[in-house]
Amino acid sequence: MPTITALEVRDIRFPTSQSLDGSDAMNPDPDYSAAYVILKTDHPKNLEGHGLTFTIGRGNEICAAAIKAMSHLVVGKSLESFTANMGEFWKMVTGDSQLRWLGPEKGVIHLATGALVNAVWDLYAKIEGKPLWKLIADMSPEELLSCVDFTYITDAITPTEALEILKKQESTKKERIDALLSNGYPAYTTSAGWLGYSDEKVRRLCREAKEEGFTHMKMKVGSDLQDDMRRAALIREEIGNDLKLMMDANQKWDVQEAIDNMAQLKKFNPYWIEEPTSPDDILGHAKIAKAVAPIKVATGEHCQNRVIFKQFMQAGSFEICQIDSCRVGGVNENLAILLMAAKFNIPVCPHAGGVGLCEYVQHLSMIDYICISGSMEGRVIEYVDHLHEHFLDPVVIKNGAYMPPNMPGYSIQMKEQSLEDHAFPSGKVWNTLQTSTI
Ligand SMILES: C[C@H](O)[C@@H](O)[C@@H](O)[C@H](O)C(=O)O
Ligand SMILES: [Mg+2]
Repeated sequence: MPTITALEVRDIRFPTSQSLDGSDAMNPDPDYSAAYVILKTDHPKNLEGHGLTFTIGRGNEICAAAIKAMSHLVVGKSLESFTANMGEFWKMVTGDSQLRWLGPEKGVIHLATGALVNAVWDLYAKIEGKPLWKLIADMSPEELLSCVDFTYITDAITPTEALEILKKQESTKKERIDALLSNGYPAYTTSAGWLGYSDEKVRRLCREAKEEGFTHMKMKVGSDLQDDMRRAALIREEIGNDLKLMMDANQKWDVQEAIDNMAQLKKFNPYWIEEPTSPDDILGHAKIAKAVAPIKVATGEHCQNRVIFKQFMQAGSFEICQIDSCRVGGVNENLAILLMAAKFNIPVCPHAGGVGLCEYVQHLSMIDYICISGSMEGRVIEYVDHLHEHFLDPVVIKNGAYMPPNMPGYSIQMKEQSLEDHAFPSGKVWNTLQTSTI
């Protein structure tokens, strides 16, 4: 196995605020961005590990600097010293005696951890010649268990309980891999529902999504209640009553406001309300969940680590767990969250509204299905139809389902030309934009 010889960081930004792709009530003008890391190696084929963490523009340079500050944790070390015990590797990365003060395990430093940890997994999967989902699916229950750091979660799940969950799925893994290869993993689309889109565009995208076979769709709420009601009515007009409609408030409301607004919006039969309030308000979410039932509460894209996820589960604060591939510390921490969700019997529907997030999270849901929960019931992966053309191994959606990737790695490597053109602020795309606005 190779040694990591250098770590390169790029600040990559896409001017999506121009078309309002990705816009919501809290984030009206996102520029989908990536703090992007490349791990160079001495491998004879020059194999590299790629990883990114997602931001929405300004501040991406801070994430990039945080990744750079972690260089000493991986540069000069052999990949084998990590893969021998991935749980220990993760503990080492999050446990740096000085960097830890910046978190611990939250905020910018944890976003950086997500990028770095995922880059190591990407390299590992490339060396093994497998897509990440298959690398992990091929692990024995004991091997998978050893990737997880159980620090702070043993009051919710012990390693022995986790091993039992994994062993229960072991003998039937092959059946589920075959099912995935034939039918894929169901997706829902958010692309039709961005807040900044015109009514005509929303109507057209709703029709297209229905034709493409999607059975679930998500719209943004949380701006102005009357406007939310108007848009919900027009979306229902287009998609009918059979399709499931999810709503996402992106943290806009106070607790009582969320309860009151959902009492109005319930006439459009929403399947879930996502991020109704602050992502840190575990008890507030529990109160909302009780009040809005049977509408489900979903959250997770801004949950900072496994400890917060644990408390959401313990307090009955959500019915849908939305893991994010790089908000928490990458693959290892997501395995911990998936195991807890399986124990608490909570379906995981990953967050993917960003650049590269669809490419990433498909692997995590597939691992969940094959090795952990063993079920797709009540589970859908988010899909947004933006920026896939920049990736070497872009997602493939067929009949509203993600088809399992087959290229070695974590599907997150961007094309060299895309990295060059979208480098901020010197890349061609940003130069052209600046010239055109002067
Ligand atoms: C700013 C972003 O596009 C968010 O709106 C997006 O991640 C969203 O919350 C989602 O659930 O996809
Ligand atoms: Mg959301």
